[in-house]
Amino acid sequence: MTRTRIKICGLTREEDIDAVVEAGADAIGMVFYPPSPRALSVARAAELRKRIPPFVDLVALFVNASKEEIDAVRGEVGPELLQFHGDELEEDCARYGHRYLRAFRVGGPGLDTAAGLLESCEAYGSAAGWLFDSHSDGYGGSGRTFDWSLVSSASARPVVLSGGLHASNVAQAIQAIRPAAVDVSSGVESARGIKSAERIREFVTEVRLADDKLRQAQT
Ligand SMILES: O=C(O)c1ccccc1N[C@@H]1O[C@H](COP(=O)(O)O)[C@@H](O)[C@H]1O
Repeated sequence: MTRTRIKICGLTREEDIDAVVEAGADAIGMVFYPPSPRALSVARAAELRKRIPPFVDLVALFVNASKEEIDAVRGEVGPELLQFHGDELEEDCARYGHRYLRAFRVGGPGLDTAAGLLESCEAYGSAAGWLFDSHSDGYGGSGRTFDWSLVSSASARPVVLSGGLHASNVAQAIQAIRPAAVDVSSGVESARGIKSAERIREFVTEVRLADDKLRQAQT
């Protein structure tokens, strides 16, 4: 098995980027959804981007954003991946020719059974990965988990597990789903939009320990 990749999402400060890089996570998420307490302007994101070293990916998260907004982020911030977390159709996601993650809000309409979820996922065959978050009143970043049994790791696209993960449940989630990657925001914060270096370190440590356990079980 390869190791579980880690994305830490919703960064707003230089020191939080440093903490993520120091902890050894693989990707940093920036939110371009104005109602979110973690939302960034394009100019601020471009400033923060300079702090991210090579080989740590930047993921730009959108919720029903316009082509102009997405093009501005692509041009001025330069993310490696786009993340579509709203009601975007496959053609809305694929039109940029840019690698992207498609988020599914599990438990929402049509996404509350394994069969319904699979059918929705299959409409996004062009995605680099399928990301599973919990359904909530907002579009995401709620800190809530969902019924993991609805997700299968034997998916046609790499599975990114998110929604209410934190240091105390991520090992169990990895054991249950064996996702390609995990994604966390609320679970490593001390306040909305403010990350905790200690919680980030604990989260990354728990992912590494879970991977070690799976590896040992295979030998
Ligand atoms: O982080 C946000 O504010 C956000 C806003 C709108 C859509 C998605 C958002 N974040 C994503 O939500 C999931 C789960 O986050 P959490 O760990 O439960 O807080 C994650 O993929 C974030 O990228």
